[in-house]
Amino acid sequence: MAYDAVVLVSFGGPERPEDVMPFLQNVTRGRGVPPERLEEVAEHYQHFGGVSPINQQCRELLAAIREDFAANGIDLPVYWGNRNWDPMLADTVAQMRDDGVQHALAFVTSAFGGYSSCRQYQEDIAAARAAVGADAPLVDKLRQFWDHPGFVEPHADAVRVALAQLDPAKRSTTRLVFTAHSIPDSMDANAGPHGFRYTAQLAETARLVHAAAAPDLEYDLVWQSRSGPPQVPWLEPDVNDHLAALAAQGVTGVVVSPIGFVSDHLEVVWDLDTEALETAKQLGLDFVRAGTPGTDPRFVTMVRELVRERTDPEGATLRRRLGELPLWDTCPTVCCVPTRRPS
Ligand SMILES: CC1=C(CCC(=O)O)c2cc3nc(cc4[nH]c(cc5[nH]c(cc1n2)c(C)c5CCC(=O)O)c(CCC(=O)O)c4C)C(CCC(=O)O)=C3C
Ligand SMILES: [Fe+2]
Repeated sequence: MAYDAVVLVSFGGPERPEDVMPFLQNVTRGRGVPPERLEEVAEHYQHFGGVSPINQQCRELLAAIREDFAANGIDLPVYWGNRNWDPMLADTVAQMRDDGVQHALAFVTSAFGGYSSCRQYQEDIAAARAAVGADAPLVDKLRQFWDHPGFVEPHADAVRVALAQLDPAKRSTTRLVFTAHSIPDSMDANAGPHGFRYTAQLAETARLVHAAAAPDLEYDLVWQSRSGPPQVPWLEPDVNDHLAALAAQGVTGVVVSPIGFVSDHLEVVWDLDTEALETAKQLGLDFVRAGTPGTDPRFVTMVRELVRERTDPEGATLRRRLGELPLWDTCPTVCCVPTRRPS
């Protein structure tokens, strides 16, 4: 198949105080998130002057991908569009149409399967194409990359760097704590063709990062940034509750590694660097948060490799990966279909 463009697709975030509420309304429309929760999250954004770091991180990734493509003979224009805030994906797809793009590949800034991380982005692409009309380019999403070395190795290095900041004399009571965005239990139950793919993939990423970074330490996978109505069950334990449990067991320090994410966006700098850090302080735990891939050259190379998997005649044999879970290029239609949402 001949592709003539690549598009970076991300979550989006506000960059001015007055955009925070409209952004949050875009995120939560029809999702049954209580107004109190929205007010609370709005404050997290206002704490940073109404500016989410995520758009700037996307600009930097976009620039790095363009540079990498140019240096490696990939002659494809690279666009960028978001699910929830400017540049909105529908505007980007309209621009692509105006530029004569016919068939693009989409790199989505989430490594995992599941509704929020995978299927919803495919729905966003379909909605953007529908808004543009019959002459909209085709857009195929690149595969999930939870076990690609270009994702795992930057996380593992970041864990090593973080560990080096803790007291080596206390290493035997130091714990690795991997985190990812909590989702409703029901969303995990229908993640992937056979269900539970979100938690299974995260467990695999955690295992791979642990093995590469600090196999002598114990580790856990826990959840952060829970949303939704309180009566709906979401993945647990929450990272803050887990830190309390670890302190009670005699753990003296933690490295918290947000393997669920590709950059230090607001859910990292608020929910971990602000809230979880405060929890750790109150518990007397040493706390270092490990970094995310961001624009690590290995992560940028991964984007190029994922594109080559789809554009080279031998592409299917190029797939670099460290894990063993099933992997596919095109999601089956039965994947990650949302159940009726609580309102
Ligand atoms: C799995 C997952 C990822 C990882 C995959 C991916 O990266 O896509 C992710 C990423 C992100 N989530 C983000 C922000 C928000 N997520 C919310 C709400 C929700 N997230 C959910 C899941 C996920 N979210 C879910 C099930 C909800 C409930 C509403 C619904 O069913 O959709 C809300 C509403 C307020 C609240 O938190 O209640 C906000 C503001 C930002 C941007 C941060 C920034 O601005 O820098 C990013 C990268
Ligand atoms: Fe979220």
